[in-house]
Amino acid sequence: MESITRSRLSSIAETKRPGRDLAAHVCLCRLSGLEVCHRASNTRYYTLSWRRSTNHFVQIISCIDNAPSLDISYLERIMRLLVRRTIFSIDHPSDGGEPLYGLTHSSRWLVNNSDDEHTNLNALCLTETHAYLVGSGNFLSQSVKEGGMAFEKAFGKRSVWELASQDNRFNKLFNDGMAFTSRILIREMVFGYKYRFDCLRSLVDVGGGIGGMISEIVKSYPHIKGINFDLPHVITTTPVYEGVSHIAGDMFHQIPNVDAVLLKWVLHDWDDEACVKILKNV
Ligand SMILES: C[S@@+](CC[C@H](N)C(=O)[O-])C[C@H]1O[C@@H](n2cnc3c(N)ncnc32)[C@H](O)[C@@H]1O
Repeated sequence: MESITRSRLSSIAETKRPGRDLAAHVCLCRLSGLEVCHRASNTRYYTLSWRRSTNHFVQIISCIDNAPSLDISYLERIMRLLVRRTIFSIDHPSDGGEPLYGLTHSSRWLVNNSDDEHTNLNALCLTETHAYLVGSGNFLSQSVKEGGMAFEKAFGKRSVWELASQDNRFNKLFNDGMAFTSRILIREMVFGYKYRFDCLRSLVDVGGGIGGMISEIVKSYPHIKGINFDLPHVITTTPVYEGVSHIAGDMFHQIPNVDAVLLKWVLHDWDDEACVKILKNV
């Protein structure tokens, strides 16, 4: 993946914006069960079937579960949509062979970066459209008519964090989605916010997930003692990062006492009353 400049950051934001591109990204990810993305880093072209099998091609069909029973005409229709939405480019060989599909600016963000496989947007796309995140929409009218939270009606739990604590697969997808995206953004922020980090000796990332963000800050500013603070089910899955300690806890009860507190993509999840409670603990 190319190095990231400011203008590319706005393209990232563009890619993340819900809408037609996101829908098509998700289509690609779900279609391939992520395998296309995983296998694609060094590949220039994709084909639908097995006819042109060489190292330079990824056969999309071979990445899909139950491929033998798959109706390729439906796959072609999906690819037509993805080409139209500029998720793939298409090249029709002059020998009349089957079309070759290539990655575009948008789909490259879904592919593992060979330099750093933990910077891409595919886990985020799958998270944002996971049934747990969109499912409560079907219960909005019931919620208005009867009162009560649509989320609770849909899943019998009060928050997505409760669901994550009981579903390891979703927990990993969600945490990866946050961390891989944060890592892309924080590299720019570390650069732009330079002199502010210089004067800190310790910093806690509250609701920091698996620590993707604080680890990048500490990497650039090794004099900072970094703490990644999150719920127990998240902290049990965290990788080891040099200079970062992981602490499990509940921000509504207590937050570690350090020079500065980072809250990124956290307060938007809560109403005003809850935010006041969190900020009182800072
Ligand atoms: C939207 S994610 C943001 C993750 C991370 N800050 C980032 O930007 O990549 C919100 C995070 O808040 C954490 N969280 C939710 N409730 C919490 C609580 N009561 N105490 C600590 N962390 C909590 C979640 O587990 C999750 O990791």
